[in-house]
Amino acid sequence: MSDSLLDHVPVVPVVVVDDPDDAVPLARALVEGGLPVIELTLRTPAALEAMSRISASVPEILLGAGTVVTPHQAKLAADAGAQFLVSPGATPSLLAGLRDTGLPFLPGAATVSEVMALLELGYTELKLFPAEASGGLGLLKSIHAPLPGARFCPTGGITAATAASYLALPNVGCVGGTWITPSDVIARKDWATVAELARAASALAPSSPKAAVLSSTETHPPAKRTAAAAR
Ligand SMILES: O=C(O)C(=O)C[C@H](O)[C@H](O)COP(=O)(O)O
Repeated sequence: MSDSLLDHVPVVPVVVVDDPDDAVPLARALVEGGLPVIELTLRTPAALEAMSRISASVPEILLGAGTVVTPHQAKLAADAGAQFLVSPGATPSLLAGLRDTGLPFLPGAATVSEVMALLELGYTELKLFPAEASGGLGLLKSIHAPLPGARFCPTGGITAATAASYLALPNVGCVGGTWITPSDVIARKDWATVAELARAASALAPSSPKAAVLSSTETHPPAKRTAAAAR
């Protein structure tokens, strides 16, 4: 398994769970569909319980927590079994809280200056959020020339129809999105459809080999552990 959070799967399913009972069958459906990674958002009261259940029952999935916006949430997610953390943005105190967990994480950025600030701190693998709203493909193409050391998981507004265009960019490792686990599909507990959507997403081409070269030359911040090592 790759040591980069961006290189496990082409599409990271971003999941909102309202009922903790849905967590395990949903995670199993993603694994069955060939996407053994989940970014479970901390947007619902059920999220931490869902995370604990997945951690206990679906060890074959790489379990991430999304929407981590406070240091306290970072700790709660780590305690619930998260193996990586994702934040929509990055503040100094949040970055400290993320680092304190010892887990790998993707800090969010949406502008050139935000990306530069994170690069200065040694973070080279970032979430671009909100991807479509902040400039999407055009922004990523423009950023690549001046900031070739930054690699992204663009998330926010990406669909099954647009994911491949993102994945073709040299500074994109994977994309994130909710389209693999639509709320209506979860509500009717239609795990076969989740597996089918995951299968289609897992078949998307990974990012170009050039991206792997970029990542091999990046500087790793001391606290940045690999996803593989965290398992
Ligand atoms: O809050 C966060 O930390 C997030 O992760 C936000 C999600 O990335 C987007 O909400 C993705 O949602 P879609 O645009 O439906 O794919």
